[in-house]
Amino acid sequence: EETPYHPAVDQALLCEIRKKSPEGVMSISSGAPVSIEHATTTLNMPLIHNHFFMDVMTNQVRERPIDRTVHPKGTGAFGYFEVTHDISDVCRAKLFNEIGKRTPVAVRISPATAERGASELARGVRGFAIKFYTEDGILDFPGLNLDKFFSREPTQFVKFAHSLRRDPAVYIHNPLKLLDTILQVPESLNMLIDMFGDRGIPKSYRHISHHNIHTMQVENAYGDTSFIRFHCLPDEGHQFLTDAEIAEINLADPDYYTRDLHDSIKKGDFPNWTCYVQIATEEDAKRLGFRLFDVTRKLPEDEFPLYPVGKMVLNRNPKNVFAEVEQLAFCPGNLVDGINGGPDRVFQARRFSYNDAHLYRLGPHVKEIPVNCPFQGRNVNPDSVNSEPVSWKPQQKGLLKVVPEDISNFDQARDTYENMSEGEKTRLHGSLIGLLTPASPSVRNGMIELFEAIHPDLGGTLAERFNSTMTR
Ligand code: HEM
Repeated sequence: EETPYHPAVDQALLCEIRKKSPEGVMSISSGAPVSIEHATTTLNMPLIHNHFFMDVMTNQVRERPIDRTVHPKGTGAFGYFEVTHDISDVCRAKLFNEIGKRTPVAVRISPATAERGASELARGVRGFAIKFYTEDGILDFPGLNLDKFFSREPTQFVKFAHSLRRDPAVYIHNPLKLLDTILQVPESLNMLIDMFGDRGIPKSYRHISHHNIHTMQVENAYGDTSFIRFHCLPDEGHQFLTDAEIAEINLADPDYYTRDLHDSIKKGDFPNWTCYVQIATEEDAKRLGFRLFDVTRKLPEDEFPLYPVGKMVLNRNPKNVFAEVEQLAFCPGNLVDGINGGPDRVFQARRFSYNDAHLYRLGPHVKEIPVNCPFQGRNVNPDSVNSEPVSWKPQQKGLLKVVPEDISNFDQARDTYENMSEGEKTRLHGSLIGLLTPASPSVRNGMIELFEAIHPDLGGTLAERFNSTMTR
């Protein structure tokens, strides 16, 4: 059955219909026709009286949407999440219950800092945001393709974001700023070692994972608390490009990943992911304390195995990128019954920051924008004249109190390095040499000391390359 056309929702179709209107009829943007004479006469009359002229000119000035402060260049697609394993004994959120249940999703994938017109192939971390349109309202998981974040302190996010942007004084990129930030936030290397390894340049957006990163506090129907980390791994496997390959593609196509995702969906080759949760108990939380919630660390899979929950399929391209992708607004604070949120500080900061960003970028009616609307939700704020309000008693407990600790992550970075193939180690050395080459000897030696602490082979290889006296 065809979905009924709704002009307010379906802006792309509306556009098509407008194009089919009788030739020669021009209109102002609110639809009313204007005569050719009125539309083209701008001479000998105050322009402010020419509604068509004012309409066209003011729209042109405002037609570019405000960029996201990070992740400004992105691509989107739509599909569904389907439950394959019921985890209602752990989490009562409806999207995870009932094998076979499908929840519609919107996905936006984006390089973290590439500007709108820049290449999306540059080495870096990718945002992978999922919006679930659940029966209980919107659930947003704005995650990453890597399984950890670079900092456990929210204000350092701003420092990182600035160090990856153009230097405001000369408006060119300054690679030394990133090194300066890494020296101040050495725990970031646990994530950055992935980024400078093969995962930094995926083969396509179909070959990357989604990691929600935060350990989320959840509840089952009886109010019992557990903790989950959510991941989706690509069924096509992780695949990568080399620096040499991207150099070649870049010249031809800086929108390579967007094109690939769009073309695969268009020809019916739908990208798909298998989704998992790692599950921890309240006892695990007591035993591990902050370690369970530290976003700069992944949860070890031998201790917390990946438990399958569902699959995600993207099977529809946007019909209108502005309406459906640019206006998408993800907020980690958009949660549903059964998922209480992440007890860590980064989560708490994000809960505030994204809403703030949406108010600035999209305005106060952000939730009424069709793509952000909880269209599956049943909450209608009933008016008391025509209906009896149904009371709902949330059973939700407060979030666990978690105190951040200063833990070194180099044990995980060391494991990552040791588990790399010889080929990947060589490629990692190459990209780190590229990173350190423009640095002063003191900054370079500071960095080499950190790499030495991660693994003597890694520090030693870099020291030899730069004839550093800091290491062997
Ligand atoms: C304190 C830490 C962080 C702050 C303050 C922060 C802030 C922001 C802001 C303001 C935006 C733009 C939102 C918009 O305009 O719609 C954004 C985008 C994004 N952030 Fe963060 N972020 C932080 C950490 C993270 C982490 C840990 C992740 C992954 C788990 C993440 C993933 C994303 C993604 C995927 C987007 C793009 C969403 C989209 O496609 O619309 N961020 N972030």
